[in-house]
Amino acid sequence: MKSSTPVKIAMIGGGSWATALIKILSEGNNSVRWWLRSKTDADHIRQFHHNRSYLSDVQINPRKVKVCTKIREAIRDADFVILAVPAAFIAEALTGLTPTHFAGKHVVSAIKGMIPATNQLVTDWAEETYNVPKDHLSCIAGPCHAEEVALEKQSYLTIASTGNECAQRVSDLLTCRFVQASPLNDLYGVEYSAVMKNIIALACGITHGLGYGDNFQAVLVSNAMQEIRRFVDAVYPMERDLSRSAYLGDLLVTAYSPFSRNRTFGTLIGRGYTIQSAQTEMNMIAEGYYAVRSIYAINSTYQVRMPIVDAVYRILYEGATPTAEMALLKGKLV
Ligand SMILES: NC(=O)c1ccc[n+]([C@@H]2O[C@H](COP(=O)([O-])OP(=O)(O)OC[C@H]3O[C@@H](n4cnc5c(N)ncnc54)[C@H](O)[C@@H]3O)[C@@H](O)[C@H]2O)c1
Ligand SMILES: O=P(O)(O)OC[C@H](O)CO
Repeated sequence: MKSSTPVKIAMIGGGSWATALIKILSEGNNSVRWWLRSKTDADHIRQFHHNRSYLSDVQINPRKVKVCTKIREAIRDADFVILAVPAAFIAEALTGLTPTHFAGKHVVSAIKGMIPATNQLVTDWAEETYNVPKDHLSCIAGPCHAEEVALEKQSYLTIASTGNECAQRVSDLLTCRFVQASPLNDLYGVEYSAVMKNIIALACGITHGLGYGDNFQAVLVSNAMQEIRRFVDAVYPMERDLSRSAYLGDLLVTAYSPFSRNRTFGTLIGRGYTIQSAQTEMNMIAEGYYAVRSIYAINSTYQVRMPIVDAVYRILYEGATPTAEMALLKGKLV
């Protein structure tokens, strides 16, 4: 029998994914404290019950969701703290918090990126920085764009943790009329795969921007899956089925969807935008831009063959031209 006491949740982040997760959580018996960095956005939500900056059509239920801009207040009573700020900014968002503030809480990463300063997965960073025990850590994965959640289109999530209990509890929180969430016991494989797919989406966008067609992209995505397999198996070996939606499904949605932030960013780069102008053009963050540097650095230890990641890295960080890099990559795909 389900408890009638609402589950207390803190949502950290004011972007598209945080807004979509708020919508999902509002379907259930949950009481959410929603932390946003922007005071103006927070005030607007209090007054008008929608986020003016992201997914503005989503109605926010004030009986279930209380908005705040003080991080301690947001997490104080929460049993579950959901992190939904791009990885590059999460440390700044949690400034002032210590392990004591996280004692006894579950930390759920909704982030598909790496901590740039340390090249860590977000859950590794949360464990090290805030002493969150492994059995209280999980991540939200799967092919799921915030924009489709806003439209209540049927979606699937995978909740990964190192054991089953934690993932099952978070899956229960996120399953609703239009979302089916399922647990999986491959926290690190799922997290790395989610990070990698963003880099691949950048490559898809770059080639699209350069005028390559669907035939090429299908080969790029197939090769990318092999690249992800080689990397994830090297960094965190365990038996896993990469055809599951948490891995392959997420790669496909990000590689092909017009909603994809990473693909859009890549397309702009392929069309000749500078990095800065591409970032300015989008009001959203492409995690793959930051992540490729971390994955490239981690791979200096593992030396896995990753021609697509290498090409994206050289374009974004070494000044290689998209045309020349993709011409070289062409010869490395099968
Ligand atoms: N959008 C999706 O469909 C989706 C789905 C699954 C996972 N995710 C993941 O969710 C995380 C959040 O992404 P999103 O899509 O909500 O972001 P977004 O691109 O919609 O919004 C950008 C977010 O970054 C914040 N931000 C921008 N510049 C900042 C700065 N200088 N300092 C602090 N914060 C800053 C903004 O406040 C906003 O919250 C990412 O890791 C992303 O990979 C997104
Ligand atoms: O496709 P992107 O680049 O917007 O990333 C969003 C999510 O990771 C999709 O599951």
